[in-house]
Amino acid sequence: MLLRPVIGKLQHKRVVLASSSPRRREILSNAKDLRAPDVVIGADTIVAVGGLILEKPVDKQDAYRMLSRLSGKEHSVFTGVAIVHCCTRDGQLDTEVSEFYEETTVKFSELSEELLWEYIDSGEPMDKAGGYGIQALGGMLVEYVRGDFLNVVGFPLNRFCKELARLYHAPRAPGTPRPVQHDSIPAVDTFEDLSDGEGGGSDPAPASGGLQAGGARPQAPRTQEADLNGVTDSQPGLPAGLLELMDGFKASKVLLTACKLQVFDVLKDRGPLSAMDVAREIDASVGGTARLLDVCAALGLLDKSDRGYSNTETASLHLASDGEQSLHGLAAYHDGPVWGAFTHLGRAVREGAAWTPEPLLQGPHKWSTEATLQFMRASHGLSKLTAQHVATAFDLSPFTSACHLGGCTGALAHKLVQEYPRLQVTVFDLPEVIKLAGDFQTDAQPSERVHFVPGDLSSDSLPPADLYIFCSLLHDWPDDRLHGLLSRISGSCKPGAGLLLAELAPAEEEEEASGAARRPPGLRTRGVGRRPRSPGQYRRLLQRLGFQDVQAARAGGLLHVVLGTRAPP
Ligand SMILES: O=c1[nH]cc([C@@H]2O[C@H](COP(=O)(O)OP(=O)(O)OP(=O)(O)O)[C@@H](O)[C@H]2O)c(=O)[nH]1
Repeated sequence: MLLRPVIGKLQHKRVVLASSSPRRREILSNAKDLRAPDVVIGADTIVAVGGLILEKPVDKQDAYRMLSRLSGKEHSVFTGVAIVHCCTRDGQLDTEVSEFYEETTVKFSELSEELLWEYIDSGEPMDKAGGYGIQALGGMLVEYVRGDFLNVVGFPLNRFCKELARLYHAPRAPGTPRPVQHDSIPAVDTFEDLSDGEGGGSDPAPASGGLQAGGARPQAPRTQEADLNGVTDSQPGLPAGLLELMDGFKASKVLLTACKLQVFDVLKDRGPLSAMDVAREIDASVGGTARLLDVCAALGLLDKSDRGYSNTETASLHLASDGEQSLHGLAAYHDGPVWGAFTHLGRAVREGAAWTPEPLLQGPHKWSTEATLQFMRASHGLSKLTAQHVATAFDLSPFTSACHLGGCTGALAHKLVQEYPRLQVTVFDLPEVIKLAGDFQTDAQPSERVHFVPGDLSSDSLPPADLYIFCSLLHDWPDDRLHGLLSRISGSCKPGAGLLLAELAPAEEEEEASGAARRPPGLRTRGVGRRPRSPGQYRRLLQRLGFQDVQAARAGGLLHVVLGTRAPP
């Protein structure tokens, strides 16, 4: 009963026993049904006596030589086991290997020549390590056994189950030795969750996510855990979630650095390339490049094969610097000002300064042109990615004029006029932003219905419009500041005018939508500012400020959109 939860972890997996040993098949098939491979198990048994290693005898003379060496003495039997977890990522087979060995001591009686030859003539020694089978006639030669009997027979089942328990149950802390070693993959958590979704404990810490949503999932500390022998460990679980949070910046820095070095540009449309080719293109050392590429592959950003490295689809789409959906500008912004701000976070906390280096939070006129451009590139990439979702979350065709407050480069404004032929959109932003917005316009955009107006949201009067829009701006504003701004907007809205908020959805909403497991509260990795507000919170706020018919919709998984109509006073 106690074994079932552990061995049951293999139950729905295709397991290959990489061994011709009928004994191993028997030992394991008592525990599970072996079919074809999510997991490959290999084992090898040897006997060691007086510095000699004995494998299987090649003939009767060899068996005699072995058995006479063992006669009257103690020897060790070692079985080494490798558990190989296989998974397919982007069409490539990826493996993780866990290895261990078990030693058992066996003492033989003094064996007479006659007994020896009789035993050899039985034929039993020939396919057995050390020339004897302890589970059959060979058992008669043995005075005592110290350790696991099944280890001598060829498979240390007890230790194997403990290993499975460790792999599938124990919460693993990053930075501590991982139970599973990567085959030629650096020590970055990459493997997809091995959980089969059954109850019975958590699996090894999941991947830090590759690009697939989810990322590192901190786990709640467990308080009790029954081991294979039913012994309850009353020690508190390790704070794996905390340790993952401490470690998480390394993965971010790898992604940002690979972007900065244009790795994804080099590999776009040209992969697979060797590390040497990439190193030449980015003007970097071969060793350093190989290491970076390996970690990118481990993070799921690149694919690695015998022919070299190539971009995943996501990397080509979002991490190369060109392309409609590129987030290269956002990566550069995080690698530059945001990284810098967080490096000096302690000082910002002591001095009460803003954590994020956004122009609006810092106040106008404080940024250099290059810094403002860097911010705008980041905002532009994200806006282009979400614009279609935001523009179509609701039917906005009844409105004829809109004002995107903090509209930056006008990416959403252009999408809106493309979607709604009657709509005129004003982009309202700080003068230094508006001055540079022209750099982001392309000929392909129908810009005659998009107008740029400079101003400060917090002090200047707002351009007239029958729909006001905020997008990815307010989620980490403090309540008092948000209420102040929205009540000012409410005051300047005519009855029937709309207010549309497209803001970051709380992480758990996204998890619920994707069916992912819930994180313990207080350990959320999305955003480090204020926790994003739920649509319900925005709805109540808008209703309090005089908006009616408030509706909410999701936009592309990342944002939720709330639309309200100003009620008559
Ligand atoms: O008391 C016993 N000692 C050993 C055995 C059997 O001996 C062999 C050990 O050989 P090996 O580890 O090389 O395994 P193979 O049978 O060759 O299979 P592979 O395909 O894995 O190489 C093993 O079969 C033990 O079960 C025994 O039965 N009793």
